[in-house]
Amino acid sequence: MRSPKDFFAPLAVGAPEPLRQIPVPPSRMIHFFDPSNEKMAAKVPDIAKKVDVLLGNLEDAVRADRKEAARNGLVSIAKSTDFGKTQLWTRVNSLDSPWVLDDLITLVTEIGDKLDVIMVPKVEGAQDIHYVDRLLAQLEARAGLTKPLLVHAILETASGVANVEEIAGASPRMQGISLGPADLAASRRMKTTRVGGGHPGYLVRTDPTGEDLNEGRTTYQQDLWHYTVARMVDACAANGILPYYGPFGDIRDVVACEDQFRNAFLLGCVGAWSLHPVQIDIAKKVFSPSPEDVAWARRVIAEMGDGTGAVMIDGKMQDDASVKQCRVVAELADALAADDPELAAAYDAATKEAS
Ligand SMILES: CC(=O)SCCNC(=O)CCNC(=O)[C@H](O)C(C)(C)COP(=O)(O)OP(=O)(O)OC[C@H]1O[C@@H](n2cnc3c(N)ncnc32)[C@H](O)[C@@H]1OP(=O)(O)O
Ligand SMILES: O=CC(=O)O
Ligand SMILES: [Mg+2]
Repeated sequence: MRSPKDFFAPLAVGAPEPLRQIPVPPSRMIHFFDPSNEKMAAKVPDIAKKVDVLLGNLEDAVRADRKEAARNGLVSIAKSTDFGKTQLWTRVNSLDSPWVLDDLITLVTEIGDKLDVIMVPKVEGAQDIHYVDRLLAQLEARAGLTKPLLVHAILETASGVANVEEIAGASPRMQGISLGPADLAASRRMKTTRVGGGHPGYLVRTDPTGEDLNEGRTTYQQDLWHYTVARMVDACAANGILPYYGPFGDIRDVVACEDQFRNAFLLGCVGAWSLHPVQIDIAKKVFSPSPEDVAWARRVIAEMGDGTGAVMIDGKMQDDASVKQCRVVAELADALAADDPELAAAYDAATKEAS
């Protein structure tokens, strides 16, 4: 753990100054693609126009014999594509793998000026972030970068969850954390065989109504990820960084995907991963506040004046705590609407109708 006095000092001579505030451009969907897959790579320039974050994935889902092709493919895509306002991220291989050192050296040296965030998988504790932090500083200094690369950790090991607060605060580079439900399930020895989402066997049942224990007892499926998402959100909020839901592997089940994303949104996450083009619009819809919620939030803010005291609106009491929640929604809406005229019009129309 660095002393508080040294926390914002560069970790290598010539490395850029760490940021004091994490930038928060929209990141409703982190769209994964495999840079070694020619079909996917060909779609990147078009997809870049539709997503907030494009992520060149080098880790799981890329075959071992395609790791170098994926790394080189990402370098060439980054050099030849104008991403506009879309952020470019990468997910490097895990820190114990034979590929990660070359991933970091190659990417920072070749395209460090194009990359915004490096996602680090299977983070176990602050020590993993400290290792990446120093190495990035050395590579940034050597490459002459002027903007520091940010780091995003995947929460997908039991140790990672146990240490999530120290991970979130391990470095000024920490941009955010994503839940990785697939590896986390394996690490915890959970008995699921899926990539995220619920499980029909994880449920509660109402009490028996008579002698027959099977008669008239409704069951409710429970959320396997509630505890971890909530811990992650608290760790991120307490450290000024951003929480995300990760992958939803049942690509066909767009309905449950939307539910899972919305649970995360309501609990405080700012985005989720899209693994397939069909998940991009789901994330965009879910992680943009609804026009009705924005209209309500704006109304509460307007009626609360200086924000003190209490007022009744439509039979509901509002005070400092509810106006603060409304500001979260309204500020997010304004930030998203600034770059999206369609969303801006929908928010303004709903606001007009509600007032
Ligand atoms: C647990 C974890 O670590 S999750 C993160 C790691 N996993 C990933 O990154 C997975 C990324 N996604 C994928 O690999 C693919 O979407 C798969 C394997 C899930 C499905 O791929 P396909 O079977 O090809 O899906 P499908 O046939 O519906 O694809 C339709 C088109 O979209 C393209 N496509 C699919 N996924 C993507 C993507 N993520 N980005 C861009 N294009 C894509 C396909 O290449 C295909 O192109 P074509 O019409 O020119 O043939
Ligand atoms: O990497 C993601 C996961 O769920 O595992
Ligand atoms: Mg994983």
